[in-house]
Amino acid sequence: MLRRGALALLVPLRRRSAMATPPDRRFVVELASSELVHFYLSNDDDNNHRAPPRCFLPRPGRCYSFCLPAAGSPRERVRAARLHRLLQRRLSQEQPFGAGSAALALLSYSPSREAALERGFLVQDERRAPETERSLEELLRHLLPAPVHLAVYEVAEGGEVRCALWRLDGAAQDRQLVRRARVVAEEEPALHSACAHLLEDAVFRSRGAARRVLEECTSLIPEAKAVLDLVDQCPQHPKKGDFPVIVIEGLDATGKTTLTQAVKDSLNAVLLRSPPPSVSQWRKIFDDEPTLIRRAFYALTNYILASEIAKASSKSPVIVDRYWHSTAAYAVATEISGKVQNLPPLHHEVYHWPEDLLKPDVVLLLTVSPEERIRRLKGRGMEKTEEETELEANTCFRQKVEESYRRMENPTCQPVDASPSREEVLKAVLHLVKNQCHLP
Ligand SMILES: Nc1ncnc2c1ncn2[C@@H]1O[C@H](COP(=O)(O)OP(=O)(O)O)[C@@H](O)[C@H]1O
Ligand SMILES: Nc1ccn([C@H]2C[C@H](O)[C@@H](COP(=O)(O)OP(=O)(O)O)O2)c(=O)n1
Repeated sequence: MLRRGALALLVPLRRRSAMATPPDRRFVVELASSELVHFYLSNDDDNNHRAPPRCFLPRPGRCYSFCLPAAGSPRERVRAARLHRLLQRRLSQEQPFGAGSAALALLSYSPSREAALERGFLVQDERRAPETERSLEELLRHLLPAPVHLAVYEVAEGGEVRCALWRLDGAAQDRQLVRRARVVAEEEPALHSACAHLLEDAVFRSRGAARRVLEECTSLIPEAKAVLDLVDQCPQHPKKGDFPVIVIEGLDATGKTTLTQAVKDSLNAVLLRSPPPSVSQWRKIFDDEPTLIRRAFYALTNYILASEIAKASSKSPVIVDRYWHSTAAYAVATEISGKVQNLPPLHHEVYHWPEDLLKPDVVLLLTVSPEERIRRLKGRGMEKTEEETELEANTCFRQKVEESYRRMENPTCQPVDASPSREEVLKAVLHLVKNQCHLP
């Protein structure tokens, strides 16, 4: 594995084995079941008795892993994120490695946080086919800057997992064995390894932070310039008017569109939605981009919406379909792999409202049971049959979005049971709004 990670392992390791301290780089891979497997590479002379990780290796197959170089500046991060997405597509959609192969997300991190987080992939090859290794090498030599480190894993006799780390240099066929190691299980860190990087990569807590990312995209995505132009026309600190601003949040199909329309009619309010129509034409383009760029886009659309909220709330109540909490909750839920337990803890900064964004008066979170939500999705024409694993992954994702919403602070998202009839949900919401806001 893994470029800088591998070097970090290698050089200090020779010294370390004498001192018997563990190597610093750790790896975590997300299995199709959403479970995370943590492991590291241990030298044979490291006198530890750790077991191999719960197996990510298909037997009698082989696995391969590699990481992209860590990125620092916004420019490097934009380029690395696009390269990662390109690799992801080549590895999963185009299926260059045929049946029996799968590409899983891999993170390489340092428990002491001394080294940067690196993102990569672990390719499982059930068939142990020589062409898998050849195609993978070719792909990496073609797309990644040399030298690339490729780790090859196999189960040895006695159930040990062994890894050979290869260094691929620029020229085709040129590869050198860097080291052989035992692969051993690592305990799960208290905090998911991606948590420390959420504020740089996914949850932008100021207009400037999101802006810097889109600025680096203008030569790659012309629409980024158009979004920036719109943001720049908005005042830096728009002021809310005297009328209440009510935001409705919730997962897809919880009834936001239905409810916001009804509240609008009942309160004679202005209905706004996020992203606003002025940018929604570009949504498809940004949805197709990697997290870093996609989340920066959504973050900025909230600032455009804020200036519309400011204007409208000086004349009438405003009801808003999704706002900042959606941006943050979806970003956290997509970045934190595995189960809901892996989310950043309560009061983590990702759950705080950005200081420079206009705050609403009330935020309500519509919740329905998973069964009712599926019923509503089907009513809207969702496919009836889904792969079991997809459903499971969806369940995890849904739980993470909803739990992130529930952890939001200042303003919090107040849950509202949206399972009853449309009329009853509207009545409950109007009751809450009337209790909490001054309605002229
Ligand atoms: N309280 C409710 N009871 C039953 N069905 C509802 C209720 N609210 C919404 N629906 C239906 O559920 C589906 C999803 O609602 P929608 O308002 O489009 O959700 P969202 O905007 O959150 O995606 C629609 O078919 C809608 O008619
Ligand atoms: N303010 C917003 C609004 C939406 N998003 C993102 C979050 C999700 O990826 C999608 C959800 O949008 P979707 O079209 O499913 O919304 P609806 O439930 O149909 O109203 O948009 C966001 O990040 N920030």
